[in-house]
Amino acid sequence: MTTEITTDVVVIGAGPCGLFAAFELGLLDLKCHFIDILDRPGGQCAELYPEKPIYDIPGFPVVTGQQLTDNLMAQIAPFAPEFHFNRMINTIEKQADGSFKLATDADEVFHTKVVVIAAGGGSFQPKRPPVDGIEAFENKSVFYSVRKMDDFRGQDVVIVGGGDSALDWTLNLQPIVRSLTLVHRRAVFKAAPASVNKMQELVGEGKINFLTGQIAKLDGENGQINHVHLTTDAGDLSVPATRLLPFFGLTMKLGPVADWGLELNDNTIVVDTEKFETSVPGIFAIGDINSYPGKLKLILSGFHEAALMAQAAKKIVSPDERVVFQYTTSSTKLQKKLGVA
Ligand SMILES: Cc1cc2nc3c(=O)[nH]c(=O)nc-3n(C[C@H](O)[C@H](O)[C@H](O)COP(=O)(O)OP(=O)(O)OC[C@H]3O[C@@H](n4cnc5c(N)ncnc54)[C@H](O)[C@@H]3O)c2cc1C
Repeated sequence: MTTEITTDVVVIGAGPCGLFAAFELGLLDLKCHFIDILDRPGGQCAELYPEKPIYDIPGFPVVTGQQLTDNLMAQIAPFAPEFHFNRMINTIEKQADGSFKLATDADEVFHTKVVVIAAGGGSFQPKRPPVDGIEAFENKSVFYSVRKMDDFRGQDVVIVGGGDSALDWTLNLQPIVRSLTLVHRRAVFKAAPASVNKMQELVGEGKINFLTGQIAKLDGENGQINHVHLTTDAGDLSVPATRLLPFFGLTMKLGPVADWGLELNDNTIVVDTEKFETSVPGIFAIGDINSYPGKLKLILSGFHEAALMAQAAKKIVSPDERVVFQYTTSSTKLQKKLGVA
């Protein structure tokens, strides 16, 4: 059944620039919903370099990608933005009254007056393992992310990879599956050491299997796998499997954004430098995804763009309301939300 959601602003992309936009929009009393194809906030900071230090966020001599994400989440919490993860916007349609109707691939429809595209380098798309015929099983028994844990309950699951996603899902799914085999090409992992230790404990207790090797072939029919053939250190093996989760990393692609009829410049969206509005009034673009003379792909540039965009968005959502510019220290609304007034 389609879920219908009405809001002031839909922000596509919960990277650092999108997240900060929720603060600037919240200050102006605008309610926002986030859509992100990933399963967590933080965009590149959380996905590509959670532990790398960043040195050019004003006021923080050093902060890691994950700390910045956590701080932004804490900063926007008083405005209670809503997050819809593991989703992609498929279509955006402008309505006769100037508002927008957005449809996601998770059967939701958003009705909103303003759209903010904060999609960074585009959507992170999973890298497909080099296995002949794997496409025939995708989204039926081969998945590149876990959207609903229940789809894995009671299943024979094979997870392939050695990063955080592979290890996190090994630990999270183990209690509900019938069997779980983790496969990685070597016994050295990129994932957090605590997760690796926990996984090794589960192997020691006989609750999961771990094999060093690579997927060679899939058996099954009508989209349903029944065996995964592996080339392992111990020779060729065939593991019974009803679900396969390969975590081979992500690549960035502009994706459906390219088809929304916006003026583009070399895979980025052209905006003005006053409001950061695109060629379609009411659709804004901030952060790495936009393009204007002198653009710097830095987090702090996206923060600035978010502040100016929010002022323009307010005029669209509440055209008759007079907005008085205020510092955060004199915003009584903010003080109340923070519980300090
Ligand atoms: C290794 C590395 C180091 C860096 N170091 C620094 C640094 O020190 N200082 C600095 O300022 N910058 C640094 N950067 C750049 C910085 O990370 C980016 O400028 C910043 O992440 C841009 O933020 P953003 O919110 O615009 O986009 P992103 O962080 O890219 O987030 C975009 C979000 O949009 C989502 N998305 C995309 N398309 C869709 C769609 N169609 N539907 C739903 N969701 C979608 C993505 O999943 C993602 O979560 C670094 C980048 C890298 C790779």
